Amino acid sequence: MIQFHDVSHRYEGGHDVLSHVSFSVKQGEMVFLTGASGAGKSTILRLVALIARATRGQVHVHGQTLASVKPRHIPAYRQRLGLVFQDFNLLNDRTVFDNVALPLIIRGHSHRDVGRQVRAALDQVDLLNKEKVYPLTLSGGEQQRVGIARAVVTKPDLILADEPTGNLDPEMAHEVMRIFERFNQVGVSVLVATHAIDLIKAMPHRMIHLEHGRISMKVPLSVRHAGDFPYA
Ligand SMILES: Nc1ncnc2c1ncn2[C@@H]1O[C@H](COP(=O)(O)OP(=O)(O)OP(=O)(O)O)[C@@H](O)[C@H]1O
Repeated sequence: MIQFHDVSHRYEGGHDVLSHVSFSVKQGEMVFLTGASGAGKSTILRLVALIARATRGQVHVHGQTLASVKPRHIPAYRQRLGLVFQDFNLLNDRTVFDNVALPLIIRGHSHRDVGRQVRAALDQVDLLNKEKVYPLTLSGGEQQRVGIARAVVTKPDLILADEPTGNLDPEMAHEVMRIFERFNQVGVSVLVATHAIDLIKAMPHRMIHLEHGRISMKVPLSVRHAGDFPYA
């Protein structure tokens, strides 16, 4: 699903913020990207989403070499991705329904199709009863679930989430991670950048740990299951 081969990245005028990074995420896998602030987690997600392009090395997603995706084809490329952000990025003057509908409306779906798919997405995040309300009347966890519904309404096969629980209390954060797991259980690949070690340490998913733009450790599932967790 995702392959990084010896990838380095440098923002204009800066130093390397990723250095010789290689890893892969298999189709149907859920993987956590961990590391301190500034370690390069968001940069990896930006490279996958083609918000930025790797300075060196190769990134492949869905078997496609991203360096060869032309700018005019980026919107089509992103159709298979669902993006979830720390600060939800909701339009607060639009209802929950309208927020979730937006990606479908942009893609020109019919009115009937929009209604059906938005309700299906809201159902998947347990917010079917909130379609008429405005985001600011919801709890943080509910707002993030609206953000997830918006990300999955187009049925992506890969979800990229950047610190999705960063603004949530532990209970809501747990609920949000559970929702990602639910999508993963039906075959969606999920890559989550997170600081929330306490939250994820009991979860049975692979973890890739970054330090100063380099992978310092890939924690295999066997270790996670054994409870021998190096960052606890
Ligand atoms: N647009 C940009 N221009 C220049 N430097 C940037 C840009 N975006 C990020 N950086 C730098 O790249 C490095 C890695 O940032 P990145 O956001 O990928 O880290 P992160 O691990 O996601 O951090 P956080 O957990 O704080 O979000 C940091 O030193 C950051 O200052």
